[in-house]
Amino acid sequence: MASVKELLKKSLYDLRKDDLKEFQWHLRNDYEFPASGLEGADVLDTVDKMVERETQEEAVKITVKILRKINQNQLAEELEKKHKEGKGAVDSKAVDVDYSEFSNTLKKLLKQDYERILDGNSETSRQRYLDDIYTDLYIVKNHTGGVVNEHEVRQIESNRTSAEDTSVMCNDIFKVQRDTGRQNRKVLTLGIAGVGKTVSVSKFILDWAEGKENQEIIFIFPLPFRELNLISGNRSLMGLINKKFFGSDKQLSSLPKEEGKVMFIFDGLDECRFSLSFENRERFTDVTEETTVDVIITNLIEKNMIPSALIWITSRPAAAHLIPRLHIDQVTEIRGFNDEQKKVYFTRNSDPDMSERIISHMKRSRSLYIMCHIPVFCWICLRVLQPLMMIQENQNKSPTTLTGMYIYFLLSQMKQMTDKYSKDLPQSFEDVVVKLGKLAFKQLQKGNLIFYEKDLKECGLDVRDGLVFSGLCTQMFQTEKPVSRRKVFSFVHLSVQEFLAALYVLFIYRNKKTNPFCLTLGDKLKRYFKKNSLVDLHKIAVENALQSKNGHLDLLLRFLMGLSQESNHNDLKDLLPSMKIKAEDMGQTAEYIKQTIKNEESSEKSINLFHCLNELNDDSLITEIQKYLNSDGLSAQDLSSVQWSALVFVLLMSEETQEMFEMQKYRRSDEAVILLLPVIRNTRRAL
Ligand SMILES: Nc1ncnc2c1ncn2[C@@H]1O[C@H](COP(=O)(O)OP(=O)(O)OP(=O)(O)O)[C@@H](O)[C@H]1O
Repeated sequence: MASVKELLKKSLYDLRKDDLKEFQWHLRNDYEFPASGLEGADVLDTVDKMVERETQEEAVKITVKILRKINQNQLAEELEKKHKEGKGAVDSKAVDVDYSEFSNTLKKLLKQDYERILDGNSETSRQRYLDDIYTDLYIVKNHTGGVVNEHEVRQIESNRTSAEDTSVMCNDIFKVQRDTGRQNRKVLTLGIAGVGKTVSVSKFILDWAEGKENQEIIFIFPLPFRELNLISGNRSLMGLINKKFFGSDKQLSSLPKEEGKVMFIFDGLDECRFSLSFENRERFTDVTEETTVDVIITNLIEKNMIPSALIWITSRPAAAHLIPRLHIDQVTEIRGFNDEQKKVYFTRNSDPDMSERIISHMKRSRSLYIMCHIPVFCWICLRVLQPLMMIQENQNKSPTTLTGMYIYFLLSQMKQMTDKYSKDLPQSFEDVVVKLGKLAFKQLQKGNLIFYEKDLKECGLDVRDGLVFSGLCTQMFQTEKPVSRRKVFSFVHLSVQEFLAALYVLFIYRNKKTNPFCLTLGDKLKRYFKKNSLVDLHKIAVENALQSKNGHLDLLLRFLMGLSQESNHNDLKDLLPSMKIKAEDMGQTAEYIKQTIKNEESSEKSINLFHCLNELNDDSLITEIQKYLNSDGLSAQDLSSVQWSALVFVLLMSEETQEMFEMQKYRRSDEAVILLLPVIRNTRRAL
């Protein structure tokens, strides 16, 4: 095999005299080679100078680049090819490299990093051992893998267990699959906010690091998008790996080439703040050459770089489209806890008696029980219900609506914070909550779920307040060895962002009698001259929510209705003092919603509007349809469109229907099947 010097010599000998001169000119001007060293230099001198000053690898790269610049493309290609062949020969000799020392170092580091997690994503919550809290999740192989253009909570309500799902255990995702006999190489795991993607990835890593599972993998490199976002400038893949996992003492110089020995885990694609472009991009294969992070990630996913590697990407559904399906072998979906797993979760995190009481309380309000599919919501319920239920007389005070649950959560955070920081608080809790509400609302409108320091500042929040009030808004990224020191923030769960956003909308209305939804100049002028009533505010909020394609304002709307209820204001006196709510206003809003349901074609949107009526304590439509159901004389031909929507809502909220749905009871027509689709999707057995 020819040495690098030989290869360079051969390439430069093929240049004409003028070309050699131009080559040297580029060395001086583009790469700052001293002019004195190159004066009168022939081919051999030039090669010597280059190898003296640069590493062999660099000398080849520079030569290739200059040859291209002076239009000697063929020579450049030959040199690149021969150099790669040479490197390949060296690498293949290195197949037997002993990686065990590096692998053990990595396992030790990852065990330390992953054995404990911040339960509930919050800095005020305790660091807990992952193995103590971990409860199995229901994960299914999802063959559609399509873009889910729907609000996340709505998805969980209409997307539960169905007979055709094939479930898979988290640790088995990369093993040979029983149903296909094939091993997955590139997996995309989808799941709504707080459903347990990061926890699943952490469990996989911990079990590997502790030698329990997937031991045929030599290296697992977790590279969350949250951290990748913070890297500016160019890096090589090996540089990145060494900096993050091995430090400067001993550097890993190559990676195993055999199939499935190296794994990269990219958690949180939805948080990716750089663009990933998979089309018309040059192949990039060199793990030692520096480039931008997006080029490294796309080339790993496209298998141009380390084609034998296993790749695991996790994402909230709305960002799934960022990776073309042709690059993914298997899409899986974390559906959260099934009913059995909910029980296990509450028992593990409280005691059997408390768990029993919490579950029976939740079951009384179907919508809350459904939300418990989401582990982070279970965590919120535990924070709220456990202290309340410890005291007998409080039992009846426990919240039964979604809004009520979040109000208690907010109050429990307020109590914790004032107990902890009573003297040092730079401003009142109420002030900070309103500023957090502004941040929540502004970012929700833009569809942003993670924010930077500048976003906080724009809403008048000092970063230190963010930390103080981290029970609501948390600094998410603070690893021991940050690649960069830029801080990233998010709310503990998307629903907390939506709740605070709704609170902010009401706060603005109370203070200025305007609504913050208006954005255009015309709207602003109108709102300057016209003071809105509460009913106007509700109408605008309903309109905005209905216009959203992915339902990103649905939960905000539900909370807004709940927060507008006078009964909830006792608990919010400090935040919304002297807010007068008239019963007739609320009645008008309920009527407006009922009218809107009549004209609404989308069943998902109607279902959300029924949830809003529920928050307003208006169950007239539901009672009406229940009378029909009980009378046994349900002839579906007679149902109006509103009644159909009410029927779908009632069936969705029913525990029996979740187990089995007797469709023939209603109507055997194509139209009925379409109308009942959300119910059919939601049941284990449709007859
Ligand atoms: N399997 C589990 N067992 C016990 N608790 C869990 C589990 N999964 C999640 N949780 C709880 O829910 C919280 C949020 O989970 P996680 O961070 O994994 O969600 P995520 O799907 O990554 O959400 P996001 O999209 O918002 O990043 C955890 O901090 C933990 O309290």
